[in-house]
Amino acid sequence: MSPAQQLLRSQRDLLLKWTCDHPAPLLRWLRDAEVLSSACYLSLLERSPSNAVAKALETVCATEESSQKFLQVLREVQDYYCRDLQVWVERHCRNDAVTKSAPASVKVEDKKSKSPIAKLFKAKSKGFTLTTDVNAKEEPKPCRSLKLASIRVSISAHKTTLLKRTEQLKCYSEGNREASNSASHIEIRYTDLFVTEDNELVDSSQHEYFALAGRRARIYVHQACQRIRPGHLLSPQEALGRAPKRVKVKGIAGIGKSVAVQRLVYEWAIGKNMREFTCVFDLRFRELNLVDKPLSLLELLGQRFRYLKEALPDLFTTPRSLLFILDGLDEFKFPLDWNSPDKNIDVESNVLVSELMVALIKGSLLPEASVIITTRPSTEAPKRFFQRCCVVLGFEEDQVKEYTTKFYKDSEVAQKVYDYIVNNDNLFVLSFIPLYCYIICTAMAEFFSSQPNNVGESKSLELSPPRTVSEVYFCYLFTAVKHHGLKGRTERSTPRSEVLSLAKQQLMKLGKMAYENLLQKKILFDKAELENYGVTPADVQSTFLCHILQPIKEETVEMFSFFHLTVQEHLAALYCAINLSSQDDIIQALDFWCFGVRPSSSTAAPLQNLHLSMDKLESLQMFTRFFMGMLRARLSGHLEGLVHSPIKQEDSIPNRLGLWFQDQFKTRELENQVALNLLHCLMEFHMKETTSTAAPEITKLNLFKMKLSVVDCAAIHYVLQFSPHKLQELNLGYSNIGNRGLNRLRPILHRCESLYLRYNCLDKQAAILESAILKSNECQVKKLFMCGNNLGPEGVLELWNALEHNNTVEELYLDITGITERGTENIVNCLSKNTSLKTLTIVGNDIGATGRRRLKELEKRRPELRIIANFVDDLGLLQAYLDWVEEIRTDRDQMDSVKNADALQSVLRGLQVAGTVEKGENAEKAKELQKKIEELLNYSTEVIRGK
Ligand SMILES: Nc1ncnc2c1ncn2[C@@H]1O[C@H](COP(=O)(O)OP(=O)(O)OP(=O)(O)O)[C@@H](O)[C@H]1O
Repeated sequence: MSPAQQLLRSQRDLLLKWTCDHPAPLLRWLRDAEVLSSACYLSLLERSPSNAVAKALETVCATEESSQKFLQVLREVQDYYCRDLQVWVERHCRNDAVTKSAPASVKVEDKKSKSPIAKLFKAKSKGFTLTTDVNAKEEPKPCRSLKLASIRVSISAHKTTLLKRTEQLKCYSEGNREASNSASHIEIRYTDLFVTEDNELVDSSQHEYFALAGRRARIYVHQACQRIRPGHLLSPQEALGRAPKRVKVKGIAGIGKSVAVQRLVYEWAIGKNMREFTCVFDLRFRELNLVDKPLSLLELLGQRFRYLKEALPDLFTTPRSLLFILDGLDEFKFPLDWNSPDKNIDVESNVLVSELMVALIKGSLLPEASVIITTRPSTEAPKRFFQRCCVVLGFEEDQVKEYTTKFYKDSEVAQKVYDYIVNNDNLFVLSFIPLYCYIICTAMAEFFSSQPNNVGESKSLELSPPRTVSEVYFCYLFTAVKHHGLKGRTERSTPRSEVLSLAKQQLMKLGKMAYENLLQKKILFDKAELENYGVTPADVQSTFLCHILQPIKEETVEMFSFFHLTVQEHLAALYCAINLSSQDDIIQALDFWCFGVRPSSSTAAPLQNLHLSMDKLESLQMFTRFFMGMLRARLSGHLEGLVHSPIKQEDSIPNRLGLWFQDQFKTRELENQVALNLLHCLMEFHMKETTSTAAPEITKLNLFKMKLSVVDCAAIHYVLQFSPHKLQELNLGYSNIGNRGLNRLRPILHRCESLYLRYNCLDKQAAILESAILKSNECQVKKLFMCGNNLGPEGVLELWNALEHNNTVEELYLDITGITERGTENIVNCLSKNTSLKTLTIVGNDIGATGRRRLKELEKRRPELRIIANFVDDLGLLQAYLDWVEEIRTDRDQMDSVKNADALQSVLRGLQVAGTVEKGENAEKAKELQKKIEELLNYSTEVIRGK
């Protein structure tokens, strides 16, 4: 046997003993050195530590080459392990580079790096010589200065601690069957997130979930390429040419901010990323809440990272090699004063922790150090202090697939669950939020199994796989209660009502707390508050509460929050669905939650002592959807075990609610967001009687600029399919619904008299779909607005074709739709046969001289058809475009949609083509328009560059 192999085999037990406590760095470096394959590495992470090392050793010992590499890797990672191992490495695998350039790397000054500390932590040389003298007795020479060696030891301890803290993703409720097999190691479960620059100027006050959906819809196309990997948060920026020192990462609850920074810390601690930093300090604002006395940064870090205490003063001699990661600014309880003048503080100044944080973030303290903070959109740190602002937008479709594959060990189950998610709009849209993805996968584990007795098992749950958002949550809750909460008290075959009745008391207490505090927008609770509601804090660890309540407890803070805001909203809804037991109560409650009308006569618990201001109504929208879903569950008997008695006149509830919804559409001037929410409520309720009473009242639906997701489109479709007559107007301008959204709406589009689909990221496929609608005998469309969508020549050819046979459309707007000369090929032929069309606008398209000739020909054949092909043709149109440019200037949302369609450039080109008209009012207006567009384009480039 060859020497390295021999050595490893003979020393196997010792190596095992030294590394099995924490094999992560060894295994990861072995994989990166290609000693272990990726698949083998991931499978080792799921084994017990000693088993993993034993298996790794067995694998590497197979050849001399891999044994050699193993020793090389051991040298690289020795600092993570005990002194004995380091001595062993020193004896058996000598580093060529080190032995030749004695005595040690630290003593050789690096020209670039002025800091010996920074240099100390640079990667070690790869070359090494194997010393086969197993019995060699000499101690390694003390080759480092004592001080630096002690820093090195401290940093190694720090890295090991960080690794242990960050290597698992938090799991709240892994089932004890399929899901419990799912791995939660960060390297296995971590899935790439969509992170991009945050160019948003204003923050939305919407429910964060809605704002996210809108945001995603808006930037989907044109920013897809501007992905930032979390590992590159600190990479140099193009515009600045250097690495940003202050970085903000923003995102809604559950979108993955903490996991992203957890991954960063993990990668640094394992020595694979951000190696330019000697030390990374990760602090959570929720821990900092504990610090109630003034203290210095040195003290703070010394308390938090005790093993670094001695090393801190030396580390601070090179601040630029330090990185602070500050997670969860939104959880910080102390007020932050961003505007007070900078105080002259240094790392030893005793100040309030809030002042310390502000100074660190602003850069008045340690300007050379790097700082990354994460926060929810609701808590803002002013952008001016950051050189890079990012927003986390969750997963994309591919990542959802990847996540399910990673979540379930069984690839068949993963595929089934993924297919189910993709085919269900509600789940599909939710799954972009990693936390939801986790909830969905946990809930779905109950329904999809590769076991042959799958059907029987689903039956035993007495639930069918969830379809609506409320159902997903209910499943999640039920899974938590049944499998994790009532340990040993239920069998798999225990009827659902029995399971629920066992958990009833707890659920109602929690529900009350969730609801009453939701009205106050309160999401954090201390021990006393929990006790007030009869919830025992100690139970949070041991019962199913651990899947619902999350102790926000680091070291000694004792605060709790619901696992996610939506879990609070869902439990609140469940509580209300159970405690409202008359039709009147339900109606009064809806009036209150949706429109702020105070209940007059109810004695129901959820309608007592209400404190809610009108500006909080919007934050109840998700909750009202959940309520309707839970009410449905109650009426269908799914909440048996939780309810005492049926609602009075239960049978007529769907009708009564139908009348209530009808009334809202009929008598109120509904804001777009409120109207959309009512549609969602109807969908969650999913009762035919109700929707078919309400839907006929909807004659116009204006969701202009709402940024609709596919699930919003599904809700619009769900409701409008119950309306028997035509819809006067469906305005989805600037809603970015995309082809997928349009497809969901397809069955109702032919009934829309005025159909506004401007700026919706539509393309040729949408034109084909729309053509089919225009061709259908049932078509009632009179006005069709498709401006700003990239239909392209092929798409438009389809539309001309359809118009040949259509006799309903009177106005067609195709400005800026990417029509070229080719797109006019059949226009004369098709439109001269059409009899209904009166107005056609196609400005902002590059149709060439031939295209223009064809239009002239068409005008001759159809004199009654007004064609507007040039801006200068029509003063009204020019003015409309001037107003449009003005509006874009003030509305960032529109700017994004316009960028998607490259609209401003198209208009500019159109104006240049039309530039032949030199004089007159039209020419003047055209020039003004051109100038304003150029200004706008320049301005937007500057904003992106962050000027
Ligand atoms: N990149 C990811 N890969 C796999 N799972 C993830 C990822 N990001 C998040 N998750 C899952 O979603 C959960 C919530 O994520 P995380 O705690 O990072 O959200 P957050 O944005 O920090 O939310 P909050 O503002 O509420 O703290 C995690 O516990 C994890 O299960």
